[in-house]
Amino acid sequence: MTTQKKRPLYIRYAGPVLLETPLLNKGSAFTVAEKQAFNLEGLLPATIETINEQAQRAYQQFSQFNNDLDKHIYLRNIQDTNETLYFKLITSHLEEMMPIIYTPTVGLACQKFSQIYRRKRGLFVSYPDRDRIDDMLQNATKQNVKVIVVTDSERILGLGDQGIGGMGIPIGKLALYSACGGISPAYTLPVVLDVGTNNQELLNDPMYMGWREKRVSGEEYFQFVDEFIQAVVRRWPKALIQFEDFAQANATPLLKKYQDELCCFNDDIQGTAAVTVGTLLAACHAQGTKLRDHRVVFVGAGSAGCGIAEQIVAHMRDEGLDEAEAISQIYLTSSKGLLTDDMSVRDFQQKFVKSKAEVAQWSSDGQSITLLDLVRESKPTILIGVSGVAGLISEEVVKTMFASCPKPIILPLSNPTSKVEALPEDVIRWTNGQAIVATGSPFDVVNYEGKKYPIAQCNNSYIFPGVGLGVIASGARRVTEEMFMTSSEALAECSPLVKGESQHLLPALSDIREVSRYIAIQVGLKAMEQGVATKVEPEVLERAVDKNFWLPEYREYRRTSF
Ligand SMILES: O=C([O-])CC(=O)C(=O)O
Ligand SMILES: [Mg+2]
Repeated sequence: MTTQKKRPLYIRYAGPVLLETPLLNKGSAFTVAEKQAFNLEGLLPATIETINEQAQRAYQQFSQFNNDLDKHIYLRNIQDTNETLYFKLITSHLEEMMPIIYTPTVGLACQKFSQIYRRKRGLFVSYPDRDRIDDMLQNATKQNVKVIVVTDSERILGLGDQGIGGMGIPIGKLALYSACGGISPAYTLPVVLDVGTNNQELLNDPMYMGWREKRVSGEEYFQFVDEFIQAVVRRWPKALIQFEDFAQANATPLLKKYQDELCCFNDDIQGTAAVTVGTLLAACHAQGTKLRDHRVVFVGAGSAGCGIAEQIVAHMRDEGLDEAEAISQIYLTSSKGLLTDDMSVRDFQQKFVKSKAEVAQWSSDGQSITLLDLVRESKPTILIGVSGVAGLISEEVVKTMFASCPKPIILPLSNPTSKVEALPEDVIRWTNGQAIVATGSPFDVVNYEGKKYPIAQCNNSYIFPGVGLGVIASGARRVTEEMFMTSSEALAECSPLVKGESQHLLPALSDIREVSRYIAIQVGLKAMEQGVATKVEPEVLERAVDKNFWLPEYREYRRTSF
């Protein structure tokens, strides 16, 4: 990423208020002239430091903590005091710090949110205050919000209902927007919709800081979400809204309701689908196969699983299959086994249901068709875990799959680490090192019989920062399914394995900014092609992407009194 020459910023804050404003604070990096101009003399030690020197001290302090939650709290504190330094630090140590600020540690931070709470960040929009949402958005202090990540916290990773603790997720996601996708933190806003919680432990916890009631549901819930959305549209009509970690029953209806009306997407449905398909495309390329050659079994049939299944169908169709053929190669299982037409299923599952009459003989107990029955009979080549249940992809399931598929692709995607359907080292061992494995949470390289197997992190963090940057740079008014399909293909093109550079299925985190930039350009071009962004020459779009790409460097400040 090239550094751009930045104009000075005109600042009206001074003295302690300036030091208390995280977006503007430079701490010990204020120059002599700035200290004089902004009434900072005497408020800081004499030595004037560079951002690199500050980051070095912060890294030393970070390294002294010996558990991940304390490291998380420490980094969040830097974020809340000096955002430029925070992003300098995490972008310099992304491999080490991403699991601390994001999955998996962020899951624990959500669970303990009220215990570890320090300072305000983002907006808490509570149900009892629903007649004052416009006022709340005015209080957000940011004038020009371009990306909002909003959750109602009902399904935080695989950890369930976390009440307002879910705020950790929008904060973490938006940190990646800035660190990986170059969206300035001045333009991002994390939001939690506090509609109560059904988590009894939180309701009983005297420390819990949210609205202490059971969740609002049904018509009142949808009405409340709509009041929030309409207030956002009034305040920032062009903002991109990312829905995050809503429960299955609400995620799809909300997406369907708003996706053609607003610039929005659901990360768990569309972002997860895009990164999974991108990973599968890279794996297919490495095997010399096409997606259409595969049979896919899903462990978990929720909105994430169905979102991935839809995207796989779309790609298989692109590769020449018709819709019915593509669907016939995809099998969804829930806790009740294979979804068949004698079961009552949700709308979004309907098209993947199999005829019970045709598969009845697959059942070993004459009743349901278990995952093991299904794997034995349908002989999948791809197995995807999106169940939120640890251990569901058992040794027997993997060995049965391996018996008829010499090069299985196995993706246990549930987050955080504690919810993974199978441990990568087990999958590698059960398949004698033949499986291609990728997980949603980060895992170390597996050593098996003297060989190293890097485990790709198939996480939507490879997708949403680039998609967001592409939307902002192109001025897209909608986020279409085709833009997500493009992001998958762009990600697969960046695979070091596809490029013949290494055995890594997905790019290294150290390259993620370049990857996001590439995805942003492709997504922006697609938006123009689809008529949801104003057409410009590709070079103009590329320049817009680079111009929008914020880098954590201090800018020169000049004083203004208004
Ligand atoms: O946050 C993550 O790591 C991925 C994700 O969206 C989820 O699991 O809900
Ligand atoms: Mg999520």
